[in-house]
Amino acid sequence: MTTQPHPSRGTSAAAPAARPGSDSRTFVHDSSDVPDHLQITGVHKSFGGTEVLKGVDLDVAQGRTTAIVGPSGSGKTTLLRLIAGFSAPDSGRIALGGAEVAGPEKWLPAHKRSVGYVAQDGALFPHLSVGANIAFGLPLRGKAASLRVGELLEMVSMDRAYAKRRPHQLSGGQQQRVALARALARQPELMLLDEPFSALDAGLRVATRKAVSDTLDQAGVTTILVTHDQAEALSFADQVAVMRDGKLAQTGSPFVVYTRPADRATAEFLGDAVILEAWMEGSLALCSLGGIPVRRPPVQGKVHIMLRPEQIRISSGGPIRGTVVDTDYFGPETTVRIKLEPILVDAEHPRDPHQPVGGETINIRHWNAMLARPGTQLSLKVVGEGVIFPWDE
Ligand SMILES: Nc1ncnc2c1ncn2[C@@H]1O[C@H](COP(=O)(O)OP(=O)(O)OP(=O)(O)O)[C@@H](O)[C@H]1O
Repeated sequence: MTTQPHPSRGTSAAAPAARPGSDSRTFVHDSSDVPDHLQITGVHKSFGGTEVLKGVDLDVAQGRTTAIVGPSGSGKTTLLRLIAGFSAPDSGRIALGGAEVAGPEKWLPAHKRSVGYVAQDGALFPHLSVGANIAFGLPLRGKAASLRVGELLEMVSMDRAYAKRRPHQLSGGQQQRVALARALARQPELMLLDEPFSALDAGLRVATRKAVSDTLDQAGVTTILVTHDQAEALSFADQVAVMRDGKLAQTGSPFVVYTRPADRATAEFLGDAVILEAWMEGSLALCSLGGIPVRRPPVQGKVHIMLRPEQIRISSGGPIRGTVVDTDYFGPETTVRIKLEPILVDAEHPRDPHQPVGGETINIRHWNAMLARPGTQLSLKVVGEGVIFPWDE
């Protein structure tokens, strides 16, 4: 069994059709018309009696990008290594392009799968030039190899002249791009990226991510990115799979997992969330922010409602009142902490004793720090729908 991660030596494969326009990454995306490239069914994996993967199911469509995101230790890298073929699942199945590569009676090691792997640190060979790193494992030699190396460098937005340098003469972002070029050299059908941007500083990280994303887009390679950075997952992928405690808590488009998280932990992991006590009646949730519409509420009565901070706007004449407690200034935006007024009691309709009283303090964001000095009375309005979670979740 292969134990060290290294790029696949799989045979060349015809590049799949280019993926649709990049706006598909931002908005709700329907992959039902695209065949699955990777299918993972009921995968379990334990180390020394500790179950790390507890039954993972995941389908990845041909030519699309999936981000597996989750807290440290949730099992993301373990899953990626099973897909790569660096280790075998205890049970369950993994199929690539419809052919089983891991199952009860079958297991193909990494070098027999058409899979590229880019590790966190790029893992370039330090004693080889950039060109030799990229050409490593290429079936080409001499001029043909250097031409191909040049093409691959250009593919990752680097000048051909970099081929002569050693890895230590490159920036972290350039090293990651070379690692990607090396992985792309074998024309893998599936590219696995294990936190490849995490060692880069903020500016370089965004630029490198964009370059890598564009390169993979153009090559039409099915891609899986492992990250613990939820913003990276939401911006990079067509599909986000949220891993928690060895299971996928939710899988969907970035828009769906962010705006309609399946549970409270997923909501809080994927971004800032305003979570309030609420009383669900029909399709309206009554809370300190008024009556918030909820689509297809699964329960009635006492619940928690979740809104994203950007859904709550400061608006003169808005129906909700609150008082600024304090603020945190971040430059382009300010976090404003606001104490809401308690829920108004309708004198004619006595309230249910379980109904919440409201009056919580929430955090919202605003661009104008001057507007929100402590003690200022504000009017607020809510846009869009809320998501509810059972009271005891
Ligand atoms: N080879 C191994 N032997 C024993 N335990 C392991 C092995 N590989 C992973 N684990 C354990 O499995 C759990 C999940 O690890 P994994 O690296 O998959 O998590 P992760 O979600 O990728 O975390 P991180 O974001 O910190 O990289 C951890 O508790 C880890 O210690």
